[in-house]
Amino acid sequence: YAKHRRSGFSDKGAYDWSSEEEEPVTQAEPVQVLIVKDDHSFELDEVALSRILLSEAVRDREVVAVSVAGAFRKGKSFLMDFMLRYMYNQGSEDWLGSPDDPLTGFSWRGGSERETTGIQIWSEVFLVDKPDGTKVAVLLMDTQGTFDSQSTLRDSATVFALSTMISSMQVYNISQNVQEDDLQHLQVTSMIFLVRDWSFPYEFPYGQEGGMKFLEKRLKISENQHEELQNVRKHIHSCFTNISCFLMPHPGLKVATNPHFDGRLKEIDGEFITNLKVLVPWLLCPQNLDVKEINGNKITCRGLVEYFKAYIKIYQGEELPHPKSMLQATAEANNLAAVAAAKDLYTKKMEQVCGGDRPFLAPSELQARHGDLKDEALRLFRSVKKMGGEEFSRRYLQQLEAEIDEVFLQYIKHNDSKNIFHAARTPATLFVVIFVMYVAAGITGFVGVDVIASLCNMILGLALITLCTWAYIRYSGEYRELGAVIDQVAGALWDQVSDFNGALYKLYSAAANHRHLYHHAFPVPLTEDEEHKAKDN
Ligand SMILES: Nc1nc2c(ncn2[C@@H]2O[C@H](COP(=O)(O)OP(=O)(O)OP(=O)(O)O)[C@@H](O)[C@H]2O)c(=O)[nH]1
Ligand SMILES: [Mg+2]
Repeated sequence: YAKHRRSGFSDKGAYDWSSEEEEPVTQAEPVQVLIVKDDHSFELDEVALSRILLSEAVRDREVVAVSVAGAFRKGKSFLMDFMLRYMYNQGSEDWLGSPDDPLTGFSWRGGSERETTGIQIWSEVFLVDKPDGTKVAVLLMDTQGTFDSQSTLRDSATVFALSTMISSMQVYNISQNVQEDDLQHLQVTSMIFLVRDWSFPYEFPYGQEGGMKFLEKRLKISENQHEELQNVRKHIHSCFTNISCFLMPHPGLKVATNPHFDGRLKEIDGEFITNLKVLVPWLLCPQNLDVKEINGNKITCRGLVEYFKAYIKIYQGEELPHPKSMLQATAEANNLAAVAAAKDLYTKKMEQVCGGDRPFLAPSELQARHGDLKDEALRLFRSVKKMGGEEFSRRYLQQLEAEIDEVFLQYIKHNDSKNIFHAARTPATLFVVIFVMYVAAGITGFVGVDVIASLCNMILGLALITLCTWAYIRYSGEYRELGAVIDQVAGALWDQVSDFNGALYKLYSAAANHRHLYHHAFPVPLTEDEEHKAKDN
């Protein structure tokens, strides 16, 4: 994957021309979504993020976001690639693959210089059936190592905090032991401490059970501990819904020191592979995949995009974020995600009513369906649990209404364009003009008022020429501005004639206005008022 085609296109279409003897190019690749720039500012690649998380197949699925974070150069990307292998071979006994396959996926390498920067996500989101029958989307995230020589402490903390908040499972990759600074670093989901190169299996055995016992000991609060150390421990317990620990053996000297090692299994210590076979399924097996929850709401891929955007915004400031702004960002993302979901519901259903090649719908019917669906969308928005309170979310409710109305205008135009009489309006008007002038010229000529008769004939001629010109423009597609002018004039003429319609409309708007005034004069409790407003629109 990544190794040989870092600069490749990700679109399949772009590859169609590639010659057949080339090995088939795997489409999936790591995608940089968070970029740490030289001036230590952060940038979110929203386009890339949206391309992955808003694709049709996954955007409405609840998301399990798995992230690996921790100090730099400690085999995070390496482990991630084994997780990829597991995801690609779901349910297979020998998901680890053959002993001679180089390890590919997220780019990893030996040496002392850092490799991964910012946050990268795997372009393929995996759909997994959980035992309870739900289908969830699994997103794998690789992150920049902390404490490398090129980034500031703030960079490291930001990447770590961001990935922790975005993920539903954070694998905290630590080397050899859990030290005090590992715990303090967490003052900022489920958290899994993954201890690499564990060298005391005689104290606590490799794996999850040993890890748990070890961690318990580490997180125990004892009387004679300094207050600060005690606080860190209390804080950790309150931050994460569940915490576990896994002790991983050293992968062997070839892995750690051979510059030509390319990740093939046969060069990795057996003990490491045995534990890998326990660790990866333990992390990723369907029953252990926990959907990302914020404020008790399960988050979909679409929601996750909003959280990404909201969280990154607060980290773009100079200071490290204050917990309050963190909360605010969560509330904002909460609301924005609800707006996006409600708007999507509306467009989807409207699409079925009058989108694409659906036949023309009577404007009044369209208006009625719009009203119903808008109500439904607003109801959905209200029903989603949101943080920030009623007042806060009213702003987003208004935004939703405005967005829906905007979409509705598009649908009206689209629907109108499907009315053949709409297209026939100009020629019909011109025909009527020609006919009326013809009759008028005949009558006035007969009576003997020649001046008027020739005037009528002249208008008739003009209308005829206009009609021919219009037909030519429509047929050839040239001189479209002139065509638009003709359409406008004919339309104005048509509107003059169809005064009946106009009178109806005036009556309707007067009634609507009256209702509006009525509600002003006799205010009803807020929620009902909102309902009415929605209906009025
Ligand atoms: N000692 C040790 N080395 C490992 C282990 N797993 C992988 N490595 C080696 O560690 C080196 C770094 O691997 P990467 O996966 O690129 O490390 P990383 O943590 O992603 O590094 P950055 O992206 O720079 O933060 C490689 O040479 C791996 O072969 C392990 O469990 N123990
Ligand atoms: Mg890496």
